[in-house]
Amino acid sequence: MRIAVFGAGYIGLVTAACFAELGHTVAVRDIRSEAVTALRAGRTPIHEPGLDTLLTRNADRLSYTIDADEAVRGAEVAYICVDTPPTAGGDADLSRVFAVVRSLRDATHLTAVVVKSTVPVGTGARVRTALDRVGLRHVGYASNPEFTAEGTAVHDFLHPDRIVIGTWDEQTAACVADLHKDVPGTIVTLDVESAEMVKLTANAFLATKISFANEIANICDLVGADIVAVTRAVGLDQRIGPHFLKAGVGWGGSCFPKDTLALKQMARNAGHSPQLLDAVIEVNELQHRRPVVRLRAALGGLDGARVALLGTTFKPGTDDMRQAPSTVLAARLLAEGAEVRCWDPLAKLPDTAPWSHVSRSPSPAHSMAEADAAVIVTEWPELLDVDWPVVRPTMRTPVILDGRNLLDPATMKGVGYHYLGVGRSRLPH
Ligand SMILES: NC(=O)C1=CN([C@@H]2O[C@H](COP(=O)(O)OP(=O)(O)OC[C@H]3O[C@@H](n4cnc5c(N)ncnc54)[C@H](O)[C@@H]3O)[C@@H](O)[C@H]2O)C=CC1
Ligand SMILES: O=C(O)[C@H]1O[C@H](OP(=O)(O)OP(=O)(O)OC[C@H]2O[C@@H](n3ccc(=O)[nH]c3=O)[C@H](O)[C@@H]2O)[C@H](O)[C@@H](O)[C@@H]1O
Repeated sequence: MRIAVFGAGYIGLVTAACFAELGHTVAVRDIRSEAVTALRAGRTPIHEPGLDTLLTRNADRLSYTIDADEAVRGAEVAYICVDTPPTAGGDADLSRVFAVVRSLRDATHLTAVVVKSTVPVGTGARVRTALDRVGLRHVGYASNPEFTAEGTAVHDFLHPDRIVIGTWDEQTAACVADLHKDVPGTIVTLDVESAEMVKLTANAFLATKISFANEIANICDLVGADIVAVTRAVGLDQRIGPHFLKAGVGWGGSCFPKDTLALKQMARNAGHSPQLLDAVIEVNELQHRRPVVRLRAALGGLDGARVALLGTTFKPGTDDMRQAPSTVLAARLLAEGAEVRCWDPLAKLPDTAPWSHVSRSPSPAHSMAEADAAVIVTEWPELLDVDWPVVRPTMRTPVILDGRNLLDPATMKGVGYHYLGVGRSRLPH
């Protein structure tokens, strides 16, 4: 099939590359000419494992343009993969989605328009009206939300747990299902509104699991239990499962913060106060700040202290800094008068505050030299290879706050560190 993908970001590019891998012909449209130029020159503007390989292998089935008409020429399906960031009020900003719909007005040959961007319930109905208004009444509409995670997005797309297709007519459902016919995973067809709700619910539930684990970790610290042992045992209950129970410095990224907020505001706009969701968000915001409180106590104050942040991206395996907990940490440490350095193997660090006041080191060891404390913010595997006994004497004070419970506490203590984990007060520190 011929597909036009709108948006060459993390989701648009993965969608385009994977559909091309499945044998479809894909034209990608973005409004950022630098992204289109890079892609045409064979450069991938984002880091996503496996994406380069797919884009290169299927280059003859992929094209890139800034021209919407060119993208939809001959296409049967248009996929909308543009960003939906929060507005000033915290609702999802749908202006880019509707800009794409308006740009389709001459694409009368389309069979279906599919929204993959994460949107509030009711968006499909509004897009339907907008399509009717621009003369595309005969074109089908589907919601096909995406569940891939950054760092594993290519694998997740090609091996999904489920493919959710929300439509109001069987023909469009069959068309979207056909695009995925070589992808394993259960196809779930349902109404558009429910499909939109599935996406928001899945992200909110995953965020809830993490906030719950973080709340229990904070209690573990107070009463003398070890969260790693606790969640390992609790997660063996098949009704609970082991996933998304890792305590740490809280969740970040381009989606959980934005989508939990969008769900919260959507509920409020409908007159409901989502108390559990409010608590999930609140626990997370506090979790970003807790390391600073603990470092202040460990060092007897932060004014003039040198702190190294090890890892800055919101998770390993990505260059993405959107809503990374490290940004809150850096800002808070600077506000307390600390000097902040950081190390990260891939991060695209913004050139704005707080990062404009943080120096970047070429290696973890370099960032820890003469430091008073180091915080493991992102569990990059490279941190397991650090020669910790060699680093210790280079630090002014050997305090390690392991914000991801990555290292073995007993080993770290054994080589002379003042080691602080998250929810591991039972262990020596
Ligand atoms: N990043 C992720 O892992 C996931 C993202 N999503 C959802 O997918 C959507 C996109 O997310 P990302 O790819 O991360 O965003 P992104 O910001 O990386 O990419 C969006 C792209 O759309 C482009 N764009 C904006 N207006 C456009 C227009 N009128 N025509 C064509 N292109 C246009 C932007 O220039 C940008 O390159 C969001 O709604 C997000 O919630 C869903 C699941 C996973
Ligand atoms: O809607 C989206 O964009 C995507 O959001 C998340 O994917 P992503 O944000 O890429 O990354 P995750 O692996 O879910 O991690 C999110 C955050 O939670 C944190 N996390 C994750 C798991 C855990 O046990 N503990 C924990 O603190 C991570 O460090 C990270 O900051 C979801 O996992 C995807 O299913 C979804 O498609």
